[in-house]
This record gives sequence, structure tokens and C-alpha cells, in this order.
Amino acid sequence: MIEIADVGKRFVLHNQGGAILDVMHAACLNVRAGECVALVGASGAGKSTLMRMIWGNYRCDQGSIRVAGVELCGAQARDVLALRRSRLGYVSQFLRVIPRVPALNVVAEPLVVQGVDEDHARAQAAALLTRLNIPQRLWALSPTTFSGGEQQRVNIARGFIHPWPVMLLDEPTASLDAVNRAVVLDLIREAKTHGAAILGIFHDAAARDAVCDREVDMAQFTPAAAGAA
Ligand SMILES: Nc1ncnc2c1ncn2[C@@H]1O[C@H](COP(=O)(O)OP(=O)(O)OP(=O)(O)O)[C@@H](O)[C@H]1O
Repeated sequence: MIEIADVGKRFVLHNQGGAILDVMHAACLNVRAGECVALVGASGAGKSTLMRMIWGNYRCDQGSIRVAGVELCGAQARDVLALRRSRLGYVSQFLRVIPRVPALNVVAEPLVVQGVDEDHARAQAAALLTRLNIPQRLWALSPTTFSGGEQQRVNIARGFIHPWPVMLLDEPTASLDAVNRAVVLDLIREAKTHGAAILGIFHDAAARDAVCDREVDMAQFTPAAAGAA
């Protein structure tokens, strides 16, 4: 479902005299349906960079990134957006808060844009918010003023409302208490059971051990380690 072959990435820092930063060389990894793989490696090893390349926010300079059969290196923006609509989900660490939109609608939106009946989408959203212990009195409010942990749980509910065949998780259990952390781990296990291919960054080692089938160390793809200039 995720097939990464020979991927390289360099940043050109135009505002710093055109300095070039080589951050990734010949990265290769595959994630199959029903599998959860953790990206590990020291700070700066390129974990977030690879996730952003798979999500389509960072351009892929070299190699191939195929997600659910779609080649992302050199892809058109509309193809990336089509992939995100129904096949590629991303639970980022922080909610991109949309002012004035109630939490219930924030969570339901991924279903609504796919044409699911709005009442049904909101019922699904309510079920997830309940499961993630967001009190019902908050559902009609914009998450702008929610606590960090509440915002993260709204984000997780939004990220799991659709059975995305491919999911990217960026520290899904950070800033959660033990009860909600356990709910998130259950959601990840359920997604795997439904056949999702999941790639994640988990600084929470116990969470990683609980849900990940294996780890891929990004340090092996940093240019110094790989012997590339
Ligand atoms: N937009 C960018 N412009 C320039 N350099 C960048 C950019 N994004 C990332 N980098 C550089 O790429 C390298 C890898 O960063 P990245 O954030 O992927 O590491 P990471 O493994 O996720 O680290 P952490 O665990 O600290 O989040 C770093 O040296 C960083 O400075």
C-alpha cells in the first residue's frame, strides 16, 4: 500500500545563500495492508520529512513513492488531493483549527466531502467523540478554545472517522492521558484489522510496541550514514 523506493530529499535554503541540506538518500520501505510500521531514528533523521513527502506537502526529488497505487513523485496537486479524499489519511500532532466550525462538523467533514449523508456522518462523529471522552457540551463549539489534549482527540476522531486504506500517524498518543491513549491504541488496532496500512512516528515507546509490527530506522538513510555527499 505504501511503496517507497530510492527516495532522496534535499532542501535548498534560498534565504540562506542557497545553502543545500541533504537529508535523505536512497530511502526504501514498504508497508502492507494490515500492517503498522514505526519510523524511528534520532531527532533530525528525517522522519517528519518522509511523512510530509508521503502526504504530498514536500516534493519528492528522487525515487518513487507509491501510495495505494498512485505515484506521488511528480504527481499533480489534484491527484494528491484525490488520494487524500478517500484513500490516504493523516493524523497530525496538532489540529488545524478552523474558526467557527463546531467540533462535531470538524470530525464529520471527511465523510461529508465523500458524499456521505450529513446526519449519518454526524452520528459517526458523535460516536467517536464519545469514545474519545469529549464531553457532549463541547461538540457544538469550535475546538479553537479546547485544551491541547481535547484538540488532539478531535483530530484523532477526524483521522479515524473514515476507514482510510493508508494512514499516516504523527505521534497520535502525545499529550493524552492513559484512558484516551488506550482508546487511540484500540482505534489503531481496529484500523489494522480492517486492512489499513499504517506508517507512524511514535515517541511513546510503549505505544509503539503495543501496535507496531516493526520499525524502520531513518538513520540508515541519512546521507552521512549512507556514504553519500
Ligand atoms: N522545510 C525545511 N526546510 C529546510 N530544512 C528542513 C525542512 N524540513 C526539514 N528540514 C531539515 O531536514 C532534517 C530532518 O528533519 P525532520 O523534521 O524530518 O527530522 P525528524 O526525524 O522528524 O526529527 P524530530 O524527531 O526532531 O521531529 C533536519 O535537519 C531539518 O532541519
